[in-house]
Amino acid sequence: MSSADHQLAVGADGTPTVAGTLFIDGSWVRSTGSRAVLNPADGSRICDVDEATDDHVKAAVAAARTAFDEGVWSSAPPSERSAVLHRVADLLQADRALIARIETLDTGKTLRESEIDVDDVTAVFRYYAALALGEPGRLVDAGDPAVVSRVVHEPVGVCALIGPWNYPLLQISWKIAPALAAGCTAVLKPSEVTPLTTIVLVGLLHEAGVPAGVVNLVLGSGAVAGAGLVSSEDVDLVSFTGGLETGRAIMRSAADTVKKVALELGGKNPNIVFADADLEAALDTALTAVFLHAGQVCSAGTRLILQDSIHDEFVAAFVKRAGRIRIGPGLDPDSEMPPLVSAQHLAKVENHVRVGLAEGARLLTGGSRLAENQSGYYYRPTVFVDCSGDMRIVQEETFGPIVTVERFTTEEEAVRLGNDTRYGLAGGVWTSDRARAHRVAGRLRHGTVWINEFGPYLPQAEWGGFKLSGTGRELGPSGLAEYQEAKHVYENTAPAAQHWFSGDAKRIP
Ligand SMILES: NC(=O)c1ccc[n+]([C@@H]2O[C@H](COP(=O)([O-])OP(=O)(O)OC[C@H]3O[C@@H](n4cnc5c(N)ncnc54)[C@H](O)[C@@H]3O)[C@@H](O)[C@H]2O)c1
Ligand SMILES: C[N+](C)(C)CC=O
Repeated sequence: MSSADHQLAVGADGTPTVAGTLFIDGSWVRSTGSRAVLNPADGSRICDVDEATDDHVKAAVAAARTAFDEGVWSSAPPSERSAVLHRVADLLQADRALIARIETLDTGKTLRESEIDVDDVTAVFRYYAALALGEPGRLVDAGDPAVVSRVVHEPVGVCALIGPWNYPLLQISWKIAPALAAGCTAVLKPSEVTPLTTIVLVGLLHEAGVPAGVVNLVLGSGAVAGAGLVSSEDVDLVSFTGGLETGRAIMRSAADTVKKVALELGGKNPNIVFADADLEAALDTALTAVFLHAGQVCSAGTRLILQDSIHDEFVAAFVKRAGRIRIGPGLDPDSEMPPLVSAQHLAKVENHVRVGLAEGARLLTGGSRLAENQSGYYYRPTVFVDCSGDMRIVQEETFGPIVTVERFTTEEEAVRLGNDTRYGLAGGVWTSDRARAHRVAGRLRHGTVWINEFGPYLPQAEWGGFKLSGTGRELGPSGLAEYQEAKHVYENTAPAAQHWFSGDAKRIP
C-alpha cells in the first residue's frame, strides 16, 4: 500500500493483516474486544478487527465534536478541502487493485464489481472535490435598498455515517465525501460484517491530509457502536444506509435529540418490459438487474413485470440463461455470480424461497444451494412465475438471487404493478415507444427510473427513495445539501430606531 499508516495490508499469500482498527482523534486505537471477519467464498476467517466499546464511541464523538467546534476543517479554505478530496481520489486509484481485492475477500462480490466500486468512489470524491469549492451564497431582494440579505450554506456539524455490508466502500464514501466537502466532521460506522475497506479508506483520508479528529472510525455491532452514535447529543446528523427496520429504529432514537436523519433503505424494484422493447437487450439486462452481486443490491430488479404477449417466450429464455450463470468465488475470474455474504443471510434467503413456494408461486429454476456440502454461501439463481402483488415474496425484500415474474396487458396495469410496493427506490421500463416510456417513467413512484436500462448511477445525479425506501438523497447537489444548514444573514446597512414601543411610535412597516 502507499502508506505505512494503513492498518490493513495483504501478505504474500493474499491474507490481510490488521493492526489497531479503531481510529479516534487522529490515532489508531486497539480494543480488548475483537470480531472475526469471514470470507463468504469459503467461510474462512480473514482476520480479526477491534470491537468498539461504548467508551470508544463516546471518545470518537468527542473528537469529532471538538474538531468541528474548533473549526479545524470547516474554516479551512474551500480550495484546501477540495485538494484533500482530490488526493483521496488519487490514493484510491493508486491502490485500486488492492482495495478491490480486500472488498472481494470481505463481501464476496466479484473482483470486477469491486473494481467498479473503487472507480465509482473515486469519481464521487472528485465530484465533491469540485463542489467543495463552494458558492458565495444567494443574495435575496429584501425590498429595501438599505438591507443586504444573503443565504449561505454552512456545515451541519458532527455526522454519524452508518453503512451496510453489500457495498461497504461505496456507501460510506457516498456519505463521507460530501460531508467533508461541506466542512463537517464525522464518525464512520461500517457494517460489522464487512468493515475492511472502510478501515483502508480512513487510512487514505488521513494520508490525504484530513486533520486529526475530523474523521473517526468505530467498528462493531449496531446495538453498541451504531446506537451509541444515534443517541449521542453531540451528533448533529445521522446518515444511514441499511435495512428498513434498522432505519425505523434510528429515526425513533434520533427523535429524542432532533437530529437530522437521512435514510437509504431497501427496495422491491419493478422491471417492466413491454412487447415492443428490444427484447434481447431487455432480457440480458434483466439478468444483470437481479443476479449481479447475487441480488444483494438495494436497487436489484427483483420484480420482472412482463407484457402478456411476450411472457412465455421471455421467461423461457430468461430461465435458460439464469441456469447457465457461473457461480463461484469472487476472486475467480470465471465467476459471474458470487456467494451470499454470510451463513445467516443464506438462511434468510432460503426461508424466503420457502415462503414463495407456500404462497403458490411456481419455481422454474434454482431454489437451492449450489451444493449441500459447500463451504461458502452460494445460492442458485431462482425464478418464480405465477406471482401476484399479494404475495410476501413479491412485497418483501429478499436481498438474494430471486426474481418474481408478474404479467400485465395494458400500460395502465403496468404502472399499477410498478407502484404496487411499499418501497420506492428504483424501477425500469423497456419499450421502443419513447412517449410511452416517459409517460410510465413519470408515473412510477421511485427515486430512480431507468428507460431501456437497469442499474446505473452517477455521482452527479441524486440517488434515494420514495416511500419506505428512505428520506433524503445521496449524490448530486442534494447529496451535499444533506450536510449543510442554510443560514439567512440579514444586514441593515442604515440602522435607525423604530420606536415600536414608544407612545409617539414610528411603526415598523
Ligand atoms: N437505498 C440504498 O441506497 C441502499 C444501498 C445499500 C443497501 N441498502 C439496504 O441495506 C440493507 C442491507 O444492509 P444491512 O443488512 O447491513 O442493513 P442493517 O440495517 O442490518 O445494518 C446496516 C448498518 O446499521 C447498523 N445498525 C444495526 N442496528 C443499528 C441501530 N439500532 N442503530 C444504529 N445502527 C445500527 C449495522 O451495524 C450496520 O452498520 C438492505 O435492505 C438494502 O436494501 C440500501
Ligand atoms: C446504491 N447501490 C446501487 C450502489 C447499491 C445498493 O445496494
